[in-house]
Amino acid sequence: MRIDVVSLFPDFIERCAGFGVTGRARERGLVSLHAWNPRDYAEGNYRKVDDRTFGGGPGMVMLVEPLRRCLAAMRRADPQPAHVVHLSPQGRRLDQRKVRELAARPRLALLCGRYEGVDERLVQAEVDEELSIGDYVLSGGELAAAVVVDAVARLQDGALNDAASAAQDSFEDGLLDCPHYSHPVEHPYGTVPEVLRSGNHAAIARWRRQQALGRTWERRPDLLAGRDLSRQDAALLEAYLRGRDG
Ligand SMILES: Nc1nonc1C(=O)NC1CCNCC1
Repeated sequence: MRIDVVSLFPDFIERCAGFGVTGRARERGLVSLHAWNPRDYAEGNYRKVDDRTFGGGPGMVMLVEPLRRCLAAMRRADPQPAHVVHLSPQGRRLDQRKVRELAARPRLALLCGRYEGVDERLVQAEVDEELSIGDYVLSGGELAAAVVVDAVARLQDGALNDAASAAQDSFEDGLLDCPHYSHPVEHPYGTVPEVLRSGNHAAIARWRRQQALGRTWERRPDLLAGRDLSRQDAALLEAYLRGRDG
């Protein structure tokens, strides 16, 4: 998978994507990352990439022409068409379903805005979709792009040492993850649940599913809204809630 990132701070993503699973995915050739700086395509001595917004008001807007030239150079660099994503609070909220969809694409181009944002004409002419990582305002789209790079890189075949791990991640089946424990069994903070030490894999799977259902019900009921639980899941959740409420 190729990922191009258009950003006024190209080394930002380069650094963020150099650690852990994402760094390993790049070392293994599963993901290639290419940064493009619109300032390299701006004119004049000051290589101007932003200007005041028409209609008045605070803040600056990223100019359409340096971005157009930058995206044209990015497209010329590889014959594989790029799916262009603009990271913006005006975008659809990123979720694991969307991450899986993006991870299946051969090439992504992530457009990172700064200032008040990008000239709308560039968005309309060049952007395939806008995505938001949450309802808050960042200083730039780079952190959002780094989130996308991390989330899609770890889904590339071979990125995780244990391929099954991605399948058990939070949200992989629309639920929150179950709790996890390791050594020591006994600790002043508590004891590892006995079922996890039982060696009974069916019981362990049942317990983990029940914990995922219960935690989702308690913390993110929106993920269960409108979802038809199987008879088994409904029974597990009911038992979880009974046990919680005594
Ligand atoms: N939330 C966000 N999810 O994606 N991008 C987000 C964001 O806040 N972008 C900034 C918005 C203000 N202009 C600079 C970029």
